[in-house]
Amino acid sequence: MAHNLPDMTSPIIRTEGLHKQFAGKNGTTITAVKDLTMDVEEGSLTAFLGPNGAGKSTSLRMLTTLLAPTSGNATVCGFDITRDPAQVRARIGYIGQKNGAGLYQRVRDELDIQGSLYGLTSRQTRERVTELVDVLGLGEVVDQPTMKLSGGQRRRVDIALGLIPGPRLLFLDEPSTGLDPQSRAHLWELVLRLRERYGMTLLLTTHYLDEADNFAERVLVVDHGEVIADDTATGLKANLAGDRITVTATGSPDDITAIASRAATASGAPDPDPRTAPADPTDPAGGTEVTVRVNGADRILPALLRDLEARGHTVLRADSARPTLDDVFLSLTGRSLREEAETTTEPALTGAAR
Ligand SMILES: Nc1ncnc2c1ncn2[C@@H]1O[C@H](COP(=O)(O)OP(=O)(O)OP(=O)(O)O)[C@@H](O)[C@H]1O
Repeated sequence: MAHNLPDMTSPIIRTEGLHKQFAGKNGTTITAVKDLTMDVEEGSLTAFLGPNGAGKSTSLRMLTTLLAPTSGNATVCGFDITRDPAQVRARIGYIGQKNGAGLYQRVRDELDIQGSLYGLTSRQTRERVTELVDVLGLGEVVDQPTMKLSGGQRRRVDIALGLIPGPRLLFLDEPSTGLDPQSRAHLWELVLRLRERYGMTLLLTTHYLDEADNFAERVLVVDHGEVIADDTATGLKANLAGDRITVTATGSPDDITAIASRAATASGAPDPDPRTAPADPTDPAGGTEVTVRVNGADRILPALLRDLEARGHTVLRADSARPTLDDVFLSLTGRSLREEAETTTEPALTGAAR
């Protein structure tokens, strides 16, 4: 069968209006991914960040040819995902959310089977398995059945399976979900080491804010099937959130809010969004707590305190914080990603990765 030639001029991933709908209950339609248009450059580490159900996995499943788009186009490694899925698959690795490894097989057998599935010779497979077992620290478990492994060890086997074909591009769907914090940290160390060693492009999904913040060079914030922001984590925080100042003072709550709001607006904050609440009712000092977003809290906070005192308010407490990606999500959607993640946390798997 004749294949189209790869488009060598396009970036490693290019999507144009990629769209996916599912049939929901009672004749409804679920739009899982809405008009995804993006380019991903070779060698980059990009994260889709969003709550459960935002459309992250569906995006990955379309790009890995596991799911056909309802409309739109995409090329991956220069090949069209709909016209040339086999060519795409030959060049990518995909590590899904569920363990790919069979429970009764020995780890080594799983890896060998993956090698033959991808058309590697037995010698190539042997060499690749030896290398990956070493890099991923699987030496102690390679001859054990997968069912005996801890959560962290299984995740490393999943990664080995994804890497057997030696992909240029690796897709990871929530690589660390369900792992304890120590295993997550180890897994990330490993992912970054693998990236350096094999020079891979990585596209991953996560709902962990710290992962996107610490490791991704580019963060696409996704909500309800749509990319609602696309920048570096630093850029997102600087442009969409701003620093946060919290001040508790006595006197008229309206007046305190107005003063804080004026200070924030004067600082050029994109969205001062003042929130006022009575201070802790058990605190005998009482007062009103107001939180605002500002540009440059170190400059604005002293001025704000002076303004409040000048208007007769006694400042009881004052605090400022640098923005987080949760602040970005909050300012984009009015919801906290951290709270959503906490209410939908999967049961933790036990066992630490090395
Ligand atoms: N096969 C399917 N049939 C019907 N609806 C689906 C199917 N797969 C996904 N969906 C729906 O599409 C939406 C997006 O789901 P998706 O799994 O892509 O989200 P996600 O951001 O990856 O979330 P999670 O972190 O939970 O995997 C959700 O509303 C989900 O219920």
